[in-house]
Amino acid sequence: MAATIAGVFNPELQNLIKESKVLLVGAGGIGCEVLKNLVLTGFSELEVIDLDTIEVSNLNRQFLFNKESVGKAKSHVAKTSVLKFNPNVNIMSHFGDIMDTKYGVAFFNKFKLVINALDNKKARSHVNRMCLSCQIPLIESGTMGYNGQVEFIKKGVSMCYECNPRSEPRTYPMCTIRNTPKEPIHCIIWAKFLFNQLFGETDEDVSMDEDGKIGSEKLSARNWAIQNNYDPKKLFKKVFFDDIKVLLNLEHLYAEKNIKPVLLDESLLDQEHTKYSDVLDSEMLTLEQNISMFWDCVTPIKEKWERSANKCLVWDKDDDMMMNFVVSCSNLRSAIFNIPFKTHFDIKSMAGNIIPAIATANAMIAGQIVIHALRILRGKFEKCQNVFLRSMPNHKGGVLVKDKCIQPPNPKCNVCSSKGEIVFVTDMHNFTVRQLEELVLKKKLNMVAPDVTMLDRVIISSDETDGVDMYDMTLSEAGMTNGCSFDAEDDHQNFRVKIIAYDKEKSGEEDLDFEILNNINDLRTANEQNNKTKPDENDEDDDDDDEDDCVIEQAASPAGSTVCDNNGGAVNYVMVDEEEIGHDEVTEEIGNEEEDTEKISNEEVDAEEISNEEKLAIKRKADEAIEDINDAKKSRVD
Ligand SMILES: Nc1ncnc2c1ncn2[C@@H]1O[C@H](COP(=O)(O)OP(=O)(O)OP(=O)(O)O)[C@@H](O)[C@H]1O
Ligand SMILES: [Zn+2]
Repeated sequence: MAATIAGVFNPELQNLIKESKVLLVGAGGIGCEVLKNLVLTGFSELEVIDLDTIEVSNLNRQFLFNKESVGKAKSHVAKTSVLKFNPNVNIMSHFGDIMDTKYGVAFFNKFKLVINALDNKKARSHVNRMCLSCQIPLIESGTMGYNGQVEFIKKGVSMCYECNPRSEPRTYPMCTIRNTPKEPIHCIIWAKFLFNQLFGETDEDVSMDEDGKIGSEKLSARNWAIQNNYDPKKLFKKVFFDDIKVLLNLEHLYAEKNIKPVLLDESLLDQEHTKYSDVLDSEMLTLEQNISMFWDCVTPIKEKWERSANKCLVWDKDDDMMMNFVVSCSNLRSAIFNIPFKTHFDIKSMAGNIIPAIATANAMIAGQIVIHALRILRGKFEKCQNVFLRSMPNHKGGVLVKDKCIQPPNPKCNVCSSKGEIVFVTDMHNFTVRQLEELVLKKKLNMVAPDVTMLDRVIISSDETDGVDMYDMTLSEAGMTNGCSFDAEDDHQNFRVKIIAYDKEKSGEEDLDFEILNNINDLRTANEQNNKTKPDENDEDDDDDDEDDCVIEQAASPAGSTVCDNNGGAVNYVMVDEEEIGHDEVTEEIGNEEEDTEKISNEEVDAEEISNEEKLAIKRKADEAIEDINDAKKSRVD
């Protein structure tokens, strides 16, 4: 362990590494790498928490787990694996949800540092609030394909996780993809998964056996297809009839859900070939046309697969047959689960946005996390600038860039500034107290157990024994009037905010419509601007404001959907759209010469001096660096 070897770190840091208690939240892709790095660095007082168990699809990049670990708690197995590197480390593993009230202030206060290796905004926001409340430094991280970032968060020193609005990430749990799809995207992800099972790198079959377990002795889908010579009609029967019958036997899956597969009509197994070549990509195929498309594409893909090196195809949206496979399979699955079909055009754009999760990106981000951790232990907060991992090398050939300086807290932030006041605009005669709790306080403001009081009157209570039940009332029935203010707080998160509510007429079809603003002037300004803009003066800037463009879709990986990445690493699918760009600070590339692993033992090294004659060149480089960071931030992961 590095910290036990004299001379690697100075003695003071050596001790800090050994003695500082660190909490790692999440033992998935990044978390496993971080835990391994922490232990190898010499950290000896660790706690790790994860709420999940290990899936087969995690094994390609979560190297602390193996086949025998499937079904076991991630945190416990991660602990057992790293103890093999160093049995003298004190690790406590928790199999639980970090948002659970048992992990309150007393729990967080034990730690010198918290590291987030999570995959969802809600848990990230929650840990952000806990760390702000306990004044504990937090390292926040994320990856998306080849991109990623590490952010340093400390109350009063840096931006917090919620200083800038983040787009809503959507996650797709594995069981949804496998058993209970509700949206076309679930079926599209599943179709890509099926492609990989049949033709991709994986020979792992993770579909369920009759007991609803991952079958190890069962014939894999790949082997089944080989034995049946990839006969399109037999494959069609197996995937869209026989497998669905197996699913239907698993009553418990559908007992409480308003969703159940319905078997297609058996007569479709023998239908005549239905012509689809004249259907435009923007037009919808019929069920029969989708079936014919499936039958037609399997054999050409199989022939390509046979010719391929190592018998491994990588799905490519620009390959017509591969695209037809995903179009037909996703629509056929949609038919079974009563989900609307999508056109070839739509499916291409959705499937093309599913990008792989890459082990090497996780490893690089985990390395940066530990370097930040060392800086934090030394109190060198000013050196913990946000770091971005780019998908393309920049002009210097580097893929890691960092902000020039720490981003200061946003004084308007509801979470970390003292302001703590927001404006909430809705149709108070229709919006209910339940919607206030679910959509505004929990979903939008990320509270876990909110309480609402207005003039000492309790409207919402997190304590059921209080007997407050106004959920079905509209806000106006609950006594709220235009311009009234009320307090919303979450004791557990030590987070409170004053909400000033304004009434507005129902604006459209959508009766759940509401807005959250920093102050009422924002609404006035927006309204004035809207009024000024004539419809036909719709300039490009207006289009850029469309929030939907900024949504990041992060998919739970379709089980076992492995393909090869360029680095030879195994990857899983994640879906990404464009992300909004944050601030525009000049950034620096992180090169070996700039990294401070050496500086850590040699203590301070001043920033580079810039000579006069270099100024012009530096300005040019700064411009290039701005471009770099803007590129990197475009792919920032929430
Ligand atoms: N509220 C939470 N409390 C504790 N752990 C959480 C919480 N929310 C998410 N996690 C954990 O954070 C980890 C994030 O890791 P990662 O992004 O690699 O996801 P994954 O589920 O392992 O992989 P994938 O989603 O790609 O299959 C997961 O192991 C997940 O269980
Ligand atoms: Zn903030």
